Amino acid sequence: MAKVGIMGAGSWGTAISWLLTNNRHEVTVWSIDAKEVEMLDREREHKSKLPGVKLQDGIRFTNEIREGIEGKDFVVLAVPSPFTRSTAQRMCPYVKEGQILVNVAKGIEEKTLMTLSEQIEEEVPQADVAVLSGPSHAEEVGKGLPTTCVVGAKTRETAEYLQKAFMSEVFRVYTSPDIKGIELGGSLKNVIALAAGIADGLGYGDNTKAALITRGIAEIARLGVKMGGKIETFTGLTGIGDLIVTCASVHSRNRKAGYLIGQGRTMQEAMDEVKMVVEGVYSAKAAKQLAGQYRISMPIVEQVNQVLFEGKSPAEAVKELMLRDRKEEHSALPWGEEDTDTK
Ligand SMILES: NC(=O)C1=CN([C@@H]2O[C@H](COP(=O)(O)OP(=O)(O)OC[C@H]3O[C@@H](n4cnc5c(N)ncnc54)[C@H](O)[C@@H]3O)[C@@H](O)[C@H]2O)C=CC1
Ligand SMILES: O=C(CO)COP(=O)(O)O
Repeated sequence: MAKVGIMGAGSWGTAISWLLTNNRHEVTVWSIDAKEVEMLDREREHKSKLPGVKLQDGIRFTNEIREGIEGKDFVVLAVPSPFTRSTAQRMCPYVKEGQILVNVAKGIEEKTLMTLSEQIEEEVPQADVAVLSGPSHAEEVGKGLPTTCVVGAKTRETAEYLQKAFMSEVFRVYTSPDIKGIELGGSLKNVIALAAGIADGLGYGDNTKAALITRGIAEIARLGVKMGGKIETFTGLTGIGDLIVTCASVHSRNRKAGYLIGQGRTMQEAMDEVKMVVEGVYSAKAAKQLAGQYRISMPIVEQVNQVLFEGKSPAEAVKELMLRDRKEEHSALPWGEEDTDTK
């Protein structure tokens, strides 16, 4: 049994508190919002963000960040990405040398283009920073429906420690040293999920969705590998696995926001209607900048940016994707023409 702190009491922080308490850990949840803390303590359920998930009596809720960190074997960061850096800054004075911080949020900082673990390391240099990612909608995790995720860490020891802490009969955990690949897959898939939602909102079909997922992972992997991620990570749970669920699931906030945009809402109207964080909106700009910096072609990311920030109509964006330059599927595959010539 471990003592665990969880930073953030939104949909994902709440589901993880339920999951880790089921694994017999002692859980303390911190929220910046005193009203949220008071409500969770009283109701033992987050009715607006994770309805139907009854939180165990043993979970402690606090508005004092120190209480979520001091004496904890590890601390989970589950705040939306725009608040990762500020939360890490608040945490820093209480984090001990080598204390494990595991980030479960998915995003890229717009201003610096840093991944979330890089931000945390910059703000809390004494910490041992790890990540957990994969296909894991809070609504299903909180019901105990089986899924599989990956822990990325700098050492095998930390990765296996966290694997054991999170793993249960409904939550299988793999380990990986590829933190960069895990984080890039987790944040970039949200941009593609916005596109998948837009396609749904326009009334397009399953073929369209499959095409977006397949060409989407090609874009993600092209950039991710150039940035130092491993190709195997992008074909694994935190790459294609998370991309599939986010593009297809009724629970996805990114897909839902995209759907509303495809139906004619503005980006702001869609975000207001979803109510929870729509990370792809923040990652879209960062992804476009990274594509430019690394000279990578990311046509879906480009069109999502134009729809979100330049007022382009979603239907026009799809048309442009369909009619861009004709290409080979994999330009590295040889035709074998030399062979046929010799026969
Ligand atoms: N919801 C899900 O199914 C999953 C979410 N994630 C990721 O986890 C992260 C959090 O997502 P959700 O919990 O769904 O978002 P959410 O929108 O439900 O989170 C809102 C919560 O963030 C906290 N918060 C609000 N303002 C804050 C501030 N200024 N500083 C610090 N904390 C603040 C509060 O506790 C609030 O309830 C995102 O990066 C998301 O991509 C990852 C896997 C699954
Ligand atoms: O990352 C997620 C599931 O693995 C959650 O995705 P959404 O933020 O789109 O709901």
